[in-house]
Order: sequence, then structure tokens, then C-alpha cells
Amino acid sequence: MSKKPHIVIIGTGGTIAGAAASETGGAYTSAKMGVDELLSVIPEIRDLADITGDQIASIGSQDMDEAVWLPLARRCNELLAHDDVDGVVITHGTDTMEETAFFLHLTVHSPKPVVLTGAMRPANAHSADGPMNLFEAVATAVCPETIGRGVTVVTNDTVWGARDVTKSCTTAIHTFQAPNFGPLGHIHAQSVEFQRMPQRKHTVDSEFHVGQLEKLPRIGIVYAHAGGDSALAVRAFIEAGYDGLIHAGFGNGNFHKDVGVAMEEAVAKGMIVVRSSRALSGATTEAGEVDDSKYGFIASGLLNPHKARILLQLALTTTRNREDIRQIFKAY
Ligand SMILES: NC(=O)CC[C@H](N)C(=O)O
Repeated sequence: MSKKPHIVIIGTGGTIAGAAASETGGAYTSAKMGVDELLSVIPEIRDLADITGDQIASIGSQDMDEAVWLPLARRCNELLAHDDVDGVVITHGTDTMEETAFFLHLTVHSPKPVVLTGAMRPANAHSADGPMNLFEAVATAVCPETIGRGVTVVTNDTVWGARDVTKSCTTAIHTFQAPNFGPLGHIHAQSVEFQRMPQRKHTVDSEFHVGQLEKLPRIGIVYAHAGGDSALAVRAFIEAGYDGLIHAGFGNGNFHKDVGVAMEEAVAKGMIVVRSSRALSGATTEAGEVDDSKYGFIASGLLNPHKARILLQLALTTTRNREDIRQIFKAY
């Protein structure tokens, strides 16, 4: 009999490890169960792989930040460098799962699978989605075809690419979607079928290294709405000495004229200003109503505001040159 793959499951918390007061719903608390307890609900996972559990945090992912991201990326790099580790599965709250996935997509330097999963229903709820999601995440991590596809998210029988996936619904178990391209693949009866590869640079081709980094550049996000009040938020970030700013704009990254003035002030102070969109799909393009070359802004392309923030944070660890950063937004 051939040796089973070795998968490390890293726990971070979230609803998948959450406990509700009642099995039929209602209030609950995230991050109550450790990896071993999760595994005890689905012993069949051990038929797929030899599993080692590792707990790096126990939080609701609304509290996720660089204090967890940096050690998590280092831990993944460390583990995957070992010949006897075939992949990593990370259990995570769903609120910021897409951000952690994209951060790792750009900072883990291995072709081996890194698969994030979570749940919308607490572990002790009826029809909890966590056990099947965890089982399918491990099935994806042991699948040889997952190698080289970058960091993935597995939920609801579906494999999503870290760059594309977003939480689209506040409560439904089919919350994860990739509005522009759809999933990378599907899972049926433990077998994973892929349809496509991510095209942009990631993992082994990434130039971003978290090595000894203790913190990330400070980037604020400002949300567009009818009226120009967000100019106040832009100026608050300028005064706080932030390194950059993402504008979650209207449609193709448009901004109210008063907010545009404040964004130009940010550029004049040396901040990098990226235009993204509050729309759910489509790219923020350079050739729209805004001429970025006139303002010194950068367009985020298909990255939503919170993923554009991560790419800008990492870009600023390598360069402060606006044109270089513009090229980074075209490459990743
Ligand atoms: N469904 C969830 O995982 C959301 C729970 C929690 N807010 C988290 O993201 O960790």
C-alpha cells in the first residue's frame, strides 16, 4: 500500500470551530474548538491523508490582521519546505478568508497546495457545513492537480482561486463566489475536477517575501457614496501618515469631485492612491472616465478594494516607485 500524503491542518478559528447555544441556530461564538476536535467529527479525513494539527490563532476572522498573517505565511513556507509535508489546509472564519487567502497567494513560495476552508454554520448546528468543507479541503490538498494553482479556498463542493473569490452573502452557505470567472474546479465524491489555472503571478513567481517583516505598510480604504463627505476620511489618512489609500469608488472606480481633490492631496504627500470599485464585478480600468496619468492614481483592475489593499501593502515592501507599482497591479 502506498504511503498517504501528509497534510498539516492549521487552525485559526472562525465559525467552523464555533459553538452555538442551540443546534437550530441563533447566537454563537466563533473559535471554540481546536483542530483535533474538528477532526473527531469526520474521522474519514484520516483515510485521505496523515494529518498533523497546528493551531496558530483562535479568533473570529473579523479580528484577522498582520499579527496573524505574517507568522501564518512564515509557518506555511517553513512547513512546505519539508519533503514530508504535501500540503497545508487552513481553517478560517469566512469574513476575511478571501483576504488571508490572497495574502498567502502572494507570500507562500511553494507550488504545494495551500487550501483555506471555513463554515457558515457553527460546528454543533444541524447540517453544519464545516465537516464536509474540511473533508473536501483535505481532498483538494491531496489532489496532485491542485499543485501549482496557488492558494485556493474550498467551500460547498467548489474550489475557488484566492484572487477571484469573495464572500457574497452575509449568511448563506453558498456565500463564496467568484463573480468574474467562476470557480477553478468542483468536488464530487472526493474527486476534484479542475477547469482552469490562475493566470496572474502568485506563490513561486511572487517577488514578495515576508521573511523578517514585523509589520506591513499602512493603507486605508475609503468608501464612495453619493456626496463628497469621504474627502474627510481621505484627509484623516493623510494626517495619520498612511503610506497609501484605496478608493472603493463608484462603477469603474469613479469618485465625487470633492473626494478627487483630497485624493490628489494624498498623491502630493507621496501616498500611493489606487482606484478600485464598490461594484461586485468587473475591472477598474485605466481608460475610463478618470485619466490616472493626469492624477497619478493607479487602477486596481479586477482586485476588489480589500485585495487591492493587500497587493499595495506588499508592493510597498519592495518599491515606492509609482510606475513600478502600476506594473505590479498588472502582473499579480
Ligand atoms: N461564518 C463565519 O465564519 C463568520 C464568523 C466570524 N465572523 C469569522 O469570520 O470568523
